[in-house]
Amino acid sequence: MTEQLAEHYKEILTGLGEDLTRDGLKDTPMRAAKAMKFLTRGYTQSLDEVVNNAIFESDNDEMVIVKDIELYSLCEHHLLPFIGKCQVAYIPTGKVIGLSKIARIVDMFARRLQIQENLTKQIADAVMEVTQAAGVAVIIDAKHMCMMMRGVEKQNSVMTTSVMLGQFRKSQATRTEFLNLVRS
Ligand SMILES: Nc1nc2c(ncn2[C@@H]2O[C@H](COP(=O)(O)OP(=O)(O)OP(=O)(O)O)[C@@H](O)[C@H]2O)c(=O)[nH]1
Ligand SMILES: [Zn+2]
Repeated sequence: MTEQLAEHYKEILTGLGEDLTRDGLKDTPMRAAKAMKFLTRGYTQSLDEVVNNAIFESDNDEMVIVKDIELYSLCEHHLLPFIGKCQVAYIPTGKVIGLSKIARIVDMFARRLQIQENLTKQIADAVMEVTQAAGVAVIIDAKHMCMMMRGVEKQNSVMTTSVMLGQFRKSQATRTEFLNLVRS
C-alpha cells in the first residue's frame, strides 16, 4: 500500500516537471507516502480501539470540559492542512471517560480527509456513544491552509464550528456555562 502510494507520488513529481533522479528527490516519493499514511492514520483506527475500555463509574454529574486540544487535519477538497483547537465537554450520567481518550477520539477523526463541520459532528457523536452522556458539546476553531496559501489568500480568518447535543442543545443555561468556561 505504501509502495503503491510512493509510485503515485513519483507521477505527481514528474507531472510537476521535477527530475526524480536528482539527489534531493531520490527518497521523496516513499517519504511523502509515509507522511500521508501518518496524516490519515485515523482510517485504520476504531472507536473501541482508541477508547480501550477506559470508561469509569462515577456519580459526578457535573460538566467535564477538556480545553484546547490541538488538531491537525487535511481538508478533503484540496488535501491541505487545517489546524486548530478543539473544546470538548460532556455531562456524565454515571460514567466518565479517561481524559486522554477524548484527545484520542479527536485525533482519530482529525487524521482523515475532512471538512470541519463533519469532523466536529463525528467527535460529538463518538463522545456521546461511548459515554452515554446527558449532553456533549464540541467547538473547533481552525485555520485552513487552502484559504491562506492559495485561493482567496486570507491569513487571519478562523472558522468556528460547534455541535451541541442533549442538555447543551436543550438548556440555554448549560450552553452559557460551557461557553463562559471555554472562552474564559
Ligand atoms: N464548509 C467548509 N468548506 C471548506 C472546508 N475546507 C475547505 N473548504 C472550502 O471548500 C470550497 C471548495 O470550493 P471550490 O470552488 O470547489 O474549489 P476552489 O476553486 O479551490 O475554491 P477556492 O478555495 O475558493 O479557490 C472552498 O470554498 C474552500 O474554502 C471546510 O472544512 N468546511
Ligand atoms: Zn480546502
